[in-house]
Amino acid sequence: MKRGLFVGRFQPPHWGHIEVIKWCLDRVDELVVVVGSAQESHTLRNPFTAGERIEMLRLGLRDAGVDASRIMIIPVPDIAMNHVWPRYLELLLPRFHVVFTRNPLVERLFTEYGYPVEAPPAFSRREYSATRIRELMLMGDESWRMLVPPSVARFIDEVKGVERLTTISRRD
Ligand SMILES: Nc1ncnc2c1ncn2[C@@H]1O[C@H](COP(=O)(O)OP(=O)(O)OP(=O)(O)O)[C@@H](O)[C@H]1O
Ligand SMILES: NC(=O)c1ccc[n+]([C@@H]2O[C@H](COP(=O)(O)O)[C@@H](O)[C@H]2O)c1
Repeated sequence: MKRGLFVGRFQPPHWGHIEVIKWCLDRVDELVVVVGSAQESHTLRNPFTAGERIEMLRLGLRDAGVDASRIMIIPVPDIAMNHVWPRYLELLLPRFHVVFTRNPLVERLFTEYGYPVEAPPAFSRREYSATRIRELMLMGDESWRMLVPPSVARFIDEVKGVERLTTISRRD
C-alpha cells in the first residue's frame, strides 16, 4: 500500500488543487493532504481557518467526484525550525512514501531528509492560484467563483469570506 503526501495552505482550495489531488491519486493508493499553517486565519494571505479549509477541500473533492475514502485531510500548524519539519510531520501523520509538491522549500526539505519527491504538473497555474483568487475577491471581481468548485463558492458565501477579506484589508 503506497501513501503519498500533499501539503498546501488552501486559502482557498481551487480547481488547480483538485486537479493535483486527482493526479496524485493516480500514483498512490492513499493521499494525506496536509492543511498547512493551521494556526493562521483572518489575515490577507491566510483568511480562512484550518477547519474552514478542511470543509472546503471536502466539498470541492465531492463536487469533483473524488473518492474521499482514499484521502486523509490533516491540519498542521507551522513550526519555527524548517530543518526538523519533515520529522515533525512524521510524528503527526500516517506513514507516507512519496511527497508531491511544487513548493521549492517543501521539495528541498523532504529531499534533504531522504524522501522521494515528485512535482505535479501546473494546471492553468496563472488562473488557478489562491493569491489570484484573493486578489479578485478584494477587487470585487466575481470571476473568482469560476476558479473554485461550486460548493466552495457557496461555502465562502456562507461564512462571508469576501466580507472578511475586505474588512481585514482596511486601515484604521
Ligand atoms: N494550478 C495549480 N497547478 C499545479 N499545482 C498547483 C496549482 N495551484 C497550487 N498548486 C500547488 O499546490 C500546493 C499548495 O498550494 P497553495 O495552497 O499554496 O496554493 P496556491 O494557489 O499556490 O496559493 P497561494 O497563492 O495562496 O500561495 C503547492 O505545491 C502549489 O505549487
Ligand atoms: N517549518 C514549517 O513549519 C514549514 C516548513 C515548510 C513548509 N511549511 C508549510 O507547508 C505549507 C506549504 O504550502 P504552500 O505551498 O501553500 O505554501 C505552508 O503551510 C507552509 O507554512 C511549514
